[in-house]
Amino acid sequence: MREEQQFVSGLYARLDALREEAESAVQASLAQVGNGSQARLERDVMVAEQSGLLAAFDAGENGLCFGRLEFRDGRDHHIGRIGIRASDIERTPLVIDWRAEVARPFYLATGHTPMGLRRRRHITSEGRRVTALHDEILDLSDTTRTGHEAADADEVLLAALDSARTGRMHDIVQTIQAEQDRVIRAPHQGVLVVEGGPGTGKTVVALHRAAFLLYAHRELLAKRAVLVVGPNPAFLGYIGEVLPALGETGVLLATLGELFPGVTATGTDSPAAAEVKGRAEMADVLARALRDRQQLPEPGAPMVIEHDDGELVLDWSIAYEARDAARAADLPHNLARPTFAFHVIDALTRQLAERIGHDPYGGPNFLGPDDIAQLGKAVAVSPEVHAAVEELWPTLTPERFVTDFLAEPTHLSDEDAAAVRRAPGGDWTSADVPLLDEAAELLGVDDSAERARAEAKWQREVAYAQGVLDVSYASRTYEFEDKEENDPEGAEVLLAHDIMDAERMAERQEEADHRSAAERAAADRTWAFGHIIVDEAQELSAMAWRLLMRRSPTRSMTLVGDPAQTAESGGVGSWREILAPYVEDRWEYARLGVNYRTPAEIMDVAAEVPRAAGVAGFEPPSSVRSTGVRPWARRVDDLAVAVADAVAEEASGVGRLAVIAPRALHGALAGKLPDVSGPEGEVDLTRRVVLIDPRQAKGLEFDSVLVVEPALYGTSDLYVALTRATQRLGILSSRELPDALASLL
Ligand SMILES: Nc1ncnc2c1ncn2[C@@H]1O[C@H](COP(=O)(O)OP(=O)(O)OP(=O)(O)O)[C@@H](O)[C@H]1O
Repeated sequence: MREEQQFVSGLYARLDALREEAESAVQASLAQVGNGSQARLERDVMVAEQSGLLAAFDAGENGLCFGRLEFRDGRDHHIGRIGIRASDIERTPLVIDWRAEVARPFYLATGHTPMGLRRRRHITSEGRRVTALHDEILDLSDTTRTGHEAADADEVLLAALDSARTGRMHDIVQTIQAEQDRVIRAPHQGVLVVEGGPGTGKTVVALHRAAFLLYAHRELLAKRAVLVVGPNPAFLGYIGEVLPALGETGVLLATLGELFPGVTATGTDSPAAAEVKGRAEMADVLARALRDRQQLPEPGAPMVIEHDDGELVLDWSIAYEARDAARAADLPHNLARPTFAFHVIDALTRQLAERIGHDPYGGPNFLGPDDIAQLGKAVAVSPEVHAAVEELWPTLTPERFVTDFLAEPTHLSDEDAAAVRRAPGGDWTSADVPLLDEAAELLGVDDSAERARAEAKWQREVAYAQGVLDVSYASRTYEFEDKEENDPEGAEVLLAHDIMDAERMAERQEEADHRSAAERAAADRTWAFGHIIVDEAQELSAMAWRLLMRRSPTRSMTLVGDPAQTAESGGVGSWREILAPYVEDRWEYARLGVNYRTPAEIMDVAAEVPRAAGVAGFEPPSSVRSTGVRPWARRVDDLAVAVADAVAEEASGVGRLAVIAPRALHGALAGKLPDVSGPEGEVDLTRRVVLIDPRQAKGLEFDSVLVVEPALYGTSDLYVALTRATQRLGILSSRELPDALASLL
């Protein structure tokens, strides 16, 4: 213990020194007043480099070093949250990043396959103080004993699973299990589907995979960012601290409703509306609705346009030909509009020229090409002509178009149209966001001038950044050990050039724009992410998948979900169905089978629900632990009073409690519960007691859970609600209990 404490203290001293170095480097460079370009270059290099380091140093503050590997061949490595090197000339690695290949036996080695290990040690600490060691001997011929040999190999894991919850998800670097490690480090670059029952670690594993990918492909992903899509804002808040705790900040967390910049989805759809809006054929419906917006005057009822040089008659055939030409260009609606306008203007100009230059005696037209050009210019700038073009081929924004469509839904059956119909001015919903995105694709944005300007600016930035890199070449190093092919131990020092190319540097340099790639991605609908992780992927509709696939042209994605927990009526049935249109059958599948959250006593009860409902292919995960505490159920008359009593009883214990109840009951329940977070405003998961509905409970967990009036839930909602507890589960009902739960009474 003393030896490890000494080592860990030395490590923190080094961390402090590195942090101080980075901070004073930033301070010193910011204070530089030199205005020569050389000084500016150096300052910018310094600030850009050091800010990434500082985020990682902060991450290292808690549980910096949590493991040690002693190999049979004498190698001996400490494993940590980040890699750190000594200040000596060789820059000896002191602690190895958990993501480095050399750290892998920490997660995978077993007595059966020791991977060269003699001994594996888990180091537990509080702050900077080492509090416990657990050793496992993997080489049976090794007779040395330290006195820290663990009786149970899973002691550290079980302690982590048993600990009281804080309302925030924590990282699991110290206790990643072998089946999870294989998912986290899966070499597959394309679509990886991870399926597993409740509590199997799908979410936490996906987040660690993001951290791993950011490590393994740092250059690409720092530039293109990683997107994590989760089901609701409370869930994103719940998982939001995991990646920063791993030193990674280049990640955008968003719900689907947040993926159309400029639109905030605050409304909710009826299940029927969400289902219709999510169907794949909506893409076609919108395309047809848009064609309807490309109109013609009625035959025989032309538009008559007042013009200085005489009346212009825009009739059916002029518009028809112009529309044909514009559609033939095969461009999005707004980008095809100039073609339509050009053809209309051209035809009206010819009409005018024929009238003005007409020779009553049948000779050739009096007007020469210059006169006609003159006439054409006047027609082209006429506000009346523009108004007519706008009427026939309107410039549309996605918001305008979708609002109009929802006000008067076309190309849908009467029943479907009635489900989605909404008066203009209503709130946007999450199911509208994929429609808006589809509309944006169909409409296109005429941003050619904007793009040309941006490109010119970009070229200047890249040239500048190249200069910065030339100055910094070989003069600065990253302190981390990092993965390097020619160094299996990951002991190569990384040069500025290796981690930052001119383009990425330029991205960082955009003076007015100090945002990270993730921040810029959030504001850009057409951003192509380096990798996308989708949690609760089973909930997404076909239209939502279209949106996500547009954000991932490389199809580098990790999708996690559990079909048995599908709640949304728009959710797509099978992975094959979801993925076939985009990657055919080129995707990998992994399954997690152990439940780390819910004790066996609770899981046994919860599994009865899908089983009784005959959910096809249902296979419950097996719980890794049992607590000896059986779930209970009570039939009560006054629900609100019974809930308040049960909360008072439960809340005296440690940890956090959730009351999961149908929304309609929230008003009545909240009146009797003191200081509960939920019914109004944001759900604050760090409160002792939280009142939520089954949908909000998705993906979350609590020490203790009270499920209220389960008879009112659908199968998957009830299954989700029953699998949220890490310790205790109680059920309160004023009605007959669903059959699957009746035995609890
Ligand atoms: N290897 C591990 N070590 C420690 N804790 C773990 C491990 N794996 C999972 N857990 C814990 O188990 C709990 C469940 O994990 P997570 O929420 O990722 O599961 P899930 O599969 O997404 O569940 P659900 O589908 O029910 O939302 C979390 O508290 C997580 O930290």
